[in-house]
Amino acid sequence: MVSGGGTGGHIYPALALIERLKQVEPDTEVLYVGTTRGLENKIVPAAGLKLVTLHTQGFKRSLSLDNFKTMYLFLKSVHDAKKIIRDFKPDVVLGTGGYVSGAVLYAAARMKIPTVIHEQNSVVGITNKFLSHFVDEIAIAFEAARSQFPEEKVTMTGNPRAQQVAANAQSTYSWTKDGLSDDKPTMMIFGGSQGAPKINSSVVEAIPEFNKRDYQVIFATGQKRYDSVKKQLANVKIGDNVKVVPYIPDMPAKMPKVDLLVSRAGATTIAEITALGVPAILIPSPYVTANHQVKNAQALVKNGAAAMILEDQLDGRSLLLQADRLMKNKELRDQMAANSKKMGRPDAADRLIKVMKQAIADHQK
Ligand SMILES: CC(=O)N[C@H]1[C@@H](OP(=O)(O)OP(=O)(O)OC[C@H]2O[C@@H](n3ccc(=O)[nH]c3=O)[C@H](O)[C@@H]2O)O[C@H](CO)[C@@H](O)[C@@H]1O
Repeated sequence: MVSGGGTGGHIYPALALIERLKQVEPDTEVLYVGTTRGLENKIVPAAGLKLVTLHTQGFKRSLSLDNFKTMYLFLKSVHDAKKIIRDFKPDVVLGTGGYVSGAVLYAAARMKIPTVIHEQNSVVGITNKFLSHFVDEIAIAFEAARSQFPEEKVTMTGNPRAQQVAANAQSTYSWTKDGLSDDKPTMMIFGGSQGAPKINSSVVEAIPEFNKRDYQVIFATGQKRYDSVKKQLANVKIGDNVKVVPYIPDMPAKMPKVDLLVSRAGATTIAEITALGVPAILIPSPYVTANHQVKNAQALVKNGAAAMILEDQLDGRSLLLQADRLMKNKELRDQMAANSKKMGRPDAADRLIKVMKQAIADHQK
């Protein structure tokens, strides 16, 4: 049983793990437990997997009446999760973050079922911090996360999504499917799995200049933000070398064909670009716990694998300046790509499977 939800950063690692597990152990049966509202409602069924949902919500950091509702929903979810577990009878339960995995993994641990959590970030999320006291094994993707957990449970695996995209590195995807060309260098832009308003407005500002470049741009606004971007673009001409879409669902096919990525510095995106060696301009989200995306981005900048623009310095002009600097210099991009690849962990899914087997073995002792 696998549970992780809310945002793509928690869901794609889970799906990548499942895909690999089914390759090495084809008889494996998988049930995915998500929330009623998260992105998993779209992504998980699209991957051909069975999804059951629980109704959960996050705790507010300040004291609020809403927290009583959250507590009630959590206890109800634990109760419902126990029933799902009794019916499905998993050999092991994996949690990849998000509130829903809190309820599912807590329920599984209380029922003495082998449990593993995967933490994608350098700064540990609130759900995984809570769960770390109950689960058997903890897999991490950044060394910095180790000391934030009970150390005897921790194994470095990397992020399984890295293995999935690395396995697809020889992708034969053609940009003509998007109305673009296979002969031009390609810059891809997205603001995390849900889009980011400041990145979107900066791209809108830069589009009249992008139209004139000899490189091409594929830009995902985020599903929810597409209509607002379309409005902002009402009086802007969009050139043949620019494609604006709400979301890119087939990232493992497209990412190997990208010459420069402009994105947030979410943990899963970073795992992907370092697995493939994709040069990047990272614009960390300032709205995340302990400013962890800046730390994620700095690790790449320090190794010469990426450039960084801080959100308060981002506008159409600064974006264009950095984009031009890198898109016009293939040698520099190649160097960044090589530096990036050195940081990748292309066997992360196999390592995580090993940890899950370890959790099962621990229980058989
Ligand atoms: C606002 C927030 O809390 N963000 C967190 C969230 O990020 P969030 O989920 O936004 O970002 P991540 O970089 O971790 O993951 C994004 C994923 O979505 C994919 N993608 C994106 C756009 C698109 O059009 N198509 C597509 O497939 C990317 O390839 C990647 O696999 O979880 C991450 C991992 O815990 C954290 O580091 C982030 O801080």
